[in-house]
Amino acid sequence: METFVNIRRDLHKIPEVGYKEFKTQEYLLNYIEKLPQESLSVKKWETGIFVLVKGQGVAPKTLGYRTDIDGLPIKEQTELPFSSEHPGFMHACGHDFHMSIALGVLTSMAAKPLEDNVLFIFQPAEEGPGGAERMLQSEEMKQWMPDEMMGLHIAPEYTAGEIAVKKGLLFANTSELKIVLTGKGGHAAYPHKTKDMIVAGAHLITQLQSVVSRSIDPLNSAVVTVGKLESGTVGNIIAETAQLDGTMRSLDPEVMETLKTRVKAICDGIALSFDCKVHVEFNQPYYMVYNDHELTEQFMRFAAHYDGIQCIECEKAMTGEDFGYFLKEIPGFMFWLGVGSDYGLHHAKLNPDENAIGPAIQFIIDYLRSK
Ligand SMILES: CC(=O)N[C@@H](CCC[C@H](N)C(=O)O)C(=O)O
Repeated sequence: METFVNIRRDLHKIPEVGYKEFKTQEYLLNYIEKLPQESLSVKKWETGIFVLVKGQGVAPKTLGYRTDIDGLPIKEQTELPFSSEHPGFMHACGHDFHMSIALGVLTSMAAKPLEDNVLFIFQPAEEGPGGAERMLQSEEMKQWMPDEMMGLHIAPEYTAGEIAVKKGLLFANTSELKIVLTGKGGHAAYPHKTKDMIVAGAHLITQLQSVVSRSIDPLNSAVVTVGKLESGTVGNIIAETAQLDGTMRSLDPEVMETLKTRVKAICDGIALSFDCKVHVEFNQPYYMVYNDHELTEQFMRFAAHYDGIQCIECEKAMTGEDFGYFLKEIPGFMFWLGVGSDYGLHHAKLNPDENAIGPAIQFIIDYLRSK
C-alpha cells in the first residue's frame, strides 16, 4: 500500500483546477496503462478518464466508482516535503487521496476482475465549474451506464479507520453566487462626485447576512457565504467596481429559491440606495447528494462487520458535491472517509492522515468483492 501513499504524494504536488487537470490526467493514464489490460477499456473525456473493467460474469451488472481529480486555488501552507509545486494551488479538498484510493481499487479489479463490470470515473472540475453533469451526458456513460454508484470524500473531523455515512440526504443543494457592482470612481478627496462601490459592497455583504437569519425558517437550514471580495486599487482612489463571489447552500430545493429571491431583492435595494448598477448571477448549481436507502443500508451492514473500520451514522452536511448528479440518475451512495486533520477541508494547512489510504483501498475492494 506504500505505492498508493507515494501516488498520493505525487498527485499532491501537481494540483490543477477544473478542466486544467492536464498533468493529473497524464499521470493517471501512465499508471493505468501499466495495469493488466485484458479486461480494461480506457477512454479520455476532456481532462477526465473513464476506465471500464469488464466483469467475468455472463450477465454482469455495472458498478460505478467515481473519484474527483481537481485541486483548489489555495496557497499551500503545510510545509510538507511533497507540498504543491504549482504556486497558488493545492489539493485542499483531498482529491489526491480520492484518486490514489481509486487507483488502488482499480489495480485490484484489473488484476482480478469481478463477475460484474466496474466503471471507474475520474471526474474533473468538482470544485467548479462541475464535471459530473456533463460526464453523465457523455457517449461513454450512455454506453457503460452503471446500475449502481459509489464515491467517497475525505473527512478531517473523523480519524483514520472511521467512516461516516447516512441514508437519504447527505450533502446540500448549492449555487455559486457572483455579484458585480458598478458605480463611479474618482479622487478620494471628492467622494460626493463618485459612487463608491467599496461602501456599497460593504453594505451589501452586511445585508446579505439577514437572508438566512430573517428569511429562512429556523427549522430549515441554509448558508449564504461571500468567500471573495475584489475592489479598489490604492488608498486614494474611490473604487468604481466591486465583485463579490460566494456560494449558497440549502437542504431543500425550495429554500434555494427563497435564497435567490431574497439575494436578488437586496441587490436591487443596494442599486437604489447607492445609485449604482448591481448585476447578480447564480451559477453552477449542484444537486444534493441523496444516498439510496437500500444500498446505503447494505454498505453500512458490511462496514459494521469489517475489522479495522468503525462505521458512524453521521448528520447531513452543508458541503456540496456534483456527485449528487450521478445519484439523481443512478442509485448509490457517498460516504465520508476519516483522515483526522487539525485543519479542515479548503484550508491551506489541511494535512490528512495517510494511514487512512491503505485500509480504505482494502475495505472498498472487499466491499465490491462481497457484492
Ligand atoms: C466537498 C466540497 O467541499 N465540495 C465543494 C463543492 C463546490 C460547490 C460549488 N462550486 C459552490 O461553491 O457552490 C463545496 O464547496 O462544498
